[in-house]
Amino acid sequence: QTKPVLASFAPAGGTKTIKSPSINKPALPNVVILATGGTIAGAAASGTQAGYTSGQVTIDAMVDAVPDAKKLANIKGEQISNVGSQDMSFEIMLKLANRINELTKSGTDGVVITHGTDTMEETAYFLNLVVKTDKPVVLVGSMRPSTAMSADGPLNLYNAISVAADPEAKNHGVMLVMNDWIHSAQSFVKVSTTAVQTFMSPMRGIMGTSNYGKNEFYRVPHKKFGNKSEFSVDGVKTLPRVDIVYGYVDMDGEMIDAAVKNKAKGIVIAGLGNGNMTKAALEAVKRATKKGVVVVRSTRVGTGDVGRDVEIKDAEYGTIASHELNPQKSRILLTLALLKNRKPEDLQRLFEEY
Ligand SMILES: NC(=O)C[C@H](N)C(=O)O
Repeated sequence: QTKPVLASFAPAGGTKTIKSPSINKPALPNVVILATGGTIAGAAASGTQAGYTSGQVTIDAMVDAVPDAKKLANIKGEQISNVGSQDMSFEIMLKLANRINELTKSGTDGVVITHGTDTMEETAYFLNLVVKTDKPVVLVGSMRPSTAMSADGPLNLYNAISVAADPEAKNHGVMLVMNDWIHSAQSFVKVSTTAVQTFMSPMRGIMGTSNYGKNEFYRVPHKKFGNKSEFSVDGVKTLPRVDIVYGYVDMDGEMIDAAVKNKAKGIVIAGLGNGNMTKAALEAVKRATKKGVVVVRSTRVGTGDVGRDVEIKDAEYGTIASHELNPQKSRILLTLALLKNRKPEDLQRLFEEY
């Protein structure tokens, strides 16, 4: 295992929870940090090393690196997992959702989740659909490990705590705070493999800014979330299988047939342009929907709305149009939607409302 030499966050200790010295100050809001891992908790052997190991730094050490955060809130930390977010799973997401629902029903005023950036979109959107609170729930990560030159984690964490502690942040659904920007879980996407400015909300714009803990909000999320969401993971232990199949020139239907054979209950196509695909792929889609597998047409294009019946007649193929949701967020919505038996009209409605 690598040993950090240049620690923005102190290296990993063994403790699982932290105590804030200001825990008894009644004037400060109570914020709980749920740590899951990611680069924000990563460490490398040197400050200029691109390769590093995620999940080396505990939540205690991360909070110790931003002592000023204790002036913003009474902070408690819990280690939910310590994985690179490429290994994020529905099991961990369910654990997070249940814990947030518990915490926000009691004395917690806001929740911060430290998370890797690779699958931040999926966890944020999942939580946005299933947490039942109007209190701020804020995801945060970093692009540089704690040992890097100009590590971005500590300030991101400070800003995230400030948003979670901010009464103005209520009723904004699940948020992402990174690089001074406050995004809605509905609209942000990861756009760069390595740049610090990796998250954008290209269709709707950001919801606000957080500048050294001073927050400004410009807008609220445009679709349903939280208390208004019809989704719930109460008592849910497993989720149905939904696969994503990528579209390309000369695509045949074999990957779609394979997904059906592997018992996928749903398939999201990362289609061409406005959710298009080859004739061969469309025939495979028809075979899938005839067997009761739900097929959603999304797009491999970075922005835009996949509309119903634009070039493909959805009723003919039994498909659902994803509208603004990219393939990975479409997969999250479809996975939750398939917890219930639903008619195509109802599934299409969900892609309009969420
Ligand atoms: N910047 C990051 O957090 C990337 C890392 N692979 C993760 O998602 O955990």
